[in-house]
Amino acid sequence: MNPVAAAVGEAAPAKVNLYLHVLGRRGEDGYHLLDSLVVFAGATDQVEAVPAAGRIAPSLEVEGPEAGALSVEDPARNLVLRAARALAQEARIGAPAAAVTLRLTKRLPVASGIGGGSADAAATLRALDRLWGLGWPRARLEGVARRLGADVPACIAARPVRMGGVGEVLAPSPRMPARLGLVLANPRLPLATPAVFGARAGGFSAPATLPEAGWRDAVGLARDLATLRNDLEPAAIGLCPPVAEVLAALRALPGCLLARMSGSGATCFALMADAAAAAAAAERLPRAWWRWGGGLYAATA
Ligand SMILES: C[C@](O)(CO)[C@H](O)COP(=O)(O)OP(=O)(O)OC[C@H]1O[C@@H](n2ccc(N)nc2=O)[C@H](O)[C@@H]1O
Ligand SMILES: Nc1ncnc2c1ncn2[C@@H]1O[C@H](COP(=O)(O)OP(=O)(O)OP(=O)(O)O)[C@@H](O)[C@H]1O
Repeated sequence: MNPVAAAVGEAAPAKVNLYLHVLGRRGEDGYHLLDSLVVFAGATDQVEAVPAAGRIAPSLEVEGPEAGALSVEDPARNLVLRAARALAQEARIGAPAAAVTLRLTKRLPVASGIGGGSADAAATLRALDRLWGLGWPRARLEGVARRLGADVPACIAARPVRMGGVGEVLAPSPRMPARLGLVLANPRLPLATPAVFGARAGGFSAPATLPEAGWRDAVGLARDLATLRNDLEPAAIGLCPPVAEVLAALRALPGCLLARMSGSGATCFALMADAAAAAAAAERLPRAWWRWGGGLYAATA
């Protein structure tokens, strides 16, 4: 595969955990063993990689409505730069090719349970794989992704996936309904993932049993999901009580089939019959919240 001379852009869609069961803990580091069905929403960040002559290392520019939340942090810790450095090292890319400007348009709320940082890291790996002409198979990119965070491997394909292990074991998802709407809502309060895992009380869950053939419509999917849980929801509500208000508001939306928290929160989602119903419903939520309505992300490759 030949390197691309011009800029390369990749969308970084929000991850939604339709259910999240905590099965146990891994001995070596205490990470939690999970079973989760993950889908990606049409709500996205965007990463653009542009060759930057005259420099020697990747650099980062952040813009967009949610950029402010990242401005307080050291840019070197940003998952976009960490992903670029990890791939350059693994692929033995040095100057001048490694000198790229990475432009991140941040639209997804930070530390909100929809894996924005993980999606940005995965989008960066995909963009640089193309820009540098690597043409790596997905499994090889997932190997680099694993070192960046538990959610990053699932974000490489950005397609519905069943997540196991501590996040790195990926199995095909049963078929999703052709029409499905998602409303996402966040009370604009960040929740740190380690704090939520730390506050979790109670025992462990069993893995879910899912229909192999998948679901024909959103109603059938919601019916099956209603028998499952997000095991982190009680701990997140304890740390951030407004999560319960967000869930109540989603459940009160006309057409809501199921409402639940995603990941470690505080973002919650509602399932709707289709994208148009979800987009209309999101408008009814409080303006002070971050809110979005639409369908699943459609990966192109
Ligand atoms: C809860 C989920 O959002 C479900 O999709 C993810 O598993 C979290 O993924 P993530 O944010 O990429 O997580 P990481 O950045 O790897 O880990 C943050 C922290 O969360 C805790 N953590 C994370 C994943 C996992 N399977 N078990 C854990 O206990 C650990 O304390 C870890 O230090
Ligand atoms: N590009 C980035 N976007 C968001 N957060 C980033 C980024 N780079 C580094 N971070 C750090 O990662 C932390 C988690 O961010 P993120 O938005 O991915 O959380 P999350 O949505 O709770 O993730 P998850 O659902 O995977 O637990 C932030 O608090 C921030 O310190």
